[in-house]
Amino acid sequence: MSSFKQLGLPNWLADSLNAMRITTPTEIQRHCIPEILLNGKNCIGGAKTGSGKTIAFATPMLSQWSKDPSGLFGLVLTPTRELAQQIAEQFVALGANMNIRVSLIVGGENYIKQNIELSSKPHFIIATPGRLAHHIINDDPLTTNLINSLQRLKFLVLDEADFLLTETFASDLQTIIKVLPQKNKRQTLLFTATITDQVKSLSSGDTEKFFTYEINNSKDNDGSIIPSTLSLYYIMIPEHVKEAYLYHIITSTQYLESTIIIFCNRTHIVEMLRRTLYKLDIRVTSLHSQMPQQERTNSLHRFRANVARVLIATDVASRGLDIPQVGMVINYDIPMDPDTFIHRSGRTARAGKNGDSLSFVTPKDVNRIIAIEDRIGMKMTEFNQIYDTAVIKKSLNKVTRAKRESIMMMEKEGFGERRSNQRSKNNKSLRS
Ligand SMILES: Nc1ncnc2c1ncn2[C@@H]1O[C@H](COP(=O)(O)OP(=O)(O)OP(=O)(O)O)[C@@H](O)[C@H]1O
Repeated sequence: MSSFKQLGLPNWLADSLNAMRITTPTEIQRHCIPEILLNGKNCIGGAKTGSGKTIAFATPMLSQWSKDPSGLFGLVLTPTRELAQQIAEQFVALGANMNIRVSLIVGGENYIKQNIELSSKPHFIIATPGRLAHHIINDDPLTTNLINSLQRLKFLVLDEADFLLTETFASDLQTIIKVLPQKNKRQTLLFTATITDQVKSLSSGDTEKFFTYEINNSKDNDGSIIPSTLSLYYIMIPEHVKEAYLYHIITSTQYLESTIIIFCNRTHIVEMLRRTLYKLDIRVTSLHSQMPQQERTNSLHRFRANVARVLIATDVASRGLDIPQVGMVINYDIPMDPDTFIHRSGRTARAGKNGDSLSFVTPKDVNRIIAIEDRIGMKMTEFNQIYDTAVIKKSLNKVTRAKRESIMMMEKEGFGERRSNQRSKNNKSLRS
């Protein structure tokens, strides 16, 4: 077992990690840190959810930066605002002793304030692509300074690289990359739990300058893409009793004390479930792209602080979020893309902790489950809790009433109308 110092990190950084009780490098950290730091390589790092990829890319960068801490040194791009915020907080915590300046540039926040912050010469920018591209293309006196700084940076990180390289972010990414130093004048670090061919293709023709580490393929691993502490369950139920089962499971003795994330495929369902569970006295909150940013931030804060025990979310919460107390993930809807299932389920069972993922499977979802099981190379276990059907029936009435009232309120408030008006805005906000 090596220590962070043995990997080449300076004392101040090892001390910062120590203060966070991070003393022994994880496998991805052990392999990637020296290659990035000592051999100056670009890196493609693939490792399971919750395995410490953030520190694997942050620490070699911080280490190099501390040798000459002036000017903009690194840019980290990531798909969602909340994940950018989390990464920025980690940089601030790690670099606190070195007076690090970190700018968070994400959509939904005050643009002018960001401009002022960017002009105060940050050492690192943590951004979502849409908003950073907006700053770059905006015809603003401060834009020239920003572009000048970006032209000199030393590191570019794409966290959740597979998703960032999809069509959704293509034009924003192009705007940003155009102003960065050329490939051979910067180090590029790409990390994700789900490496795709597109990610791998970035190293083709340049393999000598790239270090690629994919834990799923490594010999010191169990060969699975799923953390060994994560238990995957499914339950077959008809569509019309999903809410009753949900209520029953999250209030069962087994999960009554658990912190739970429930994933849905659409904002409308998230909103309906939030209202329904709230009426049933569950400490619940939600996260989706139709909420104003301040509400998104507050909601996540309440969940992190355990003021809310249940978070209902769309896939804005599926990647990267690190909330150690989450003990269970429920796929209320089954995602279309198997990789999304991997990221969603990975919100629990992080850093060696145990966690459960439970998928609600209706007859129409069977093909999606088959695709997921093919991707992860394993079968899910049937959730074998014995439920008293009389009790479920009893809660069915109560839950159905709460659901009906919630839907009526949503219609009265025009939630559906707002939804269709905002659909185009929404697509845009996913990118910002
Ligand atoms: N060496 C370590 N020892 C103990 N805990 C660690 C270590 N490295 C990271 N951690 C902790 O593990 C948790 C998960 O780390 P991180 O968020 O970086 O995971 P990840 O691999 O990026 O996951 P995801 O794929 O979901 O984004 C964090 O709480 C982090 O502080």
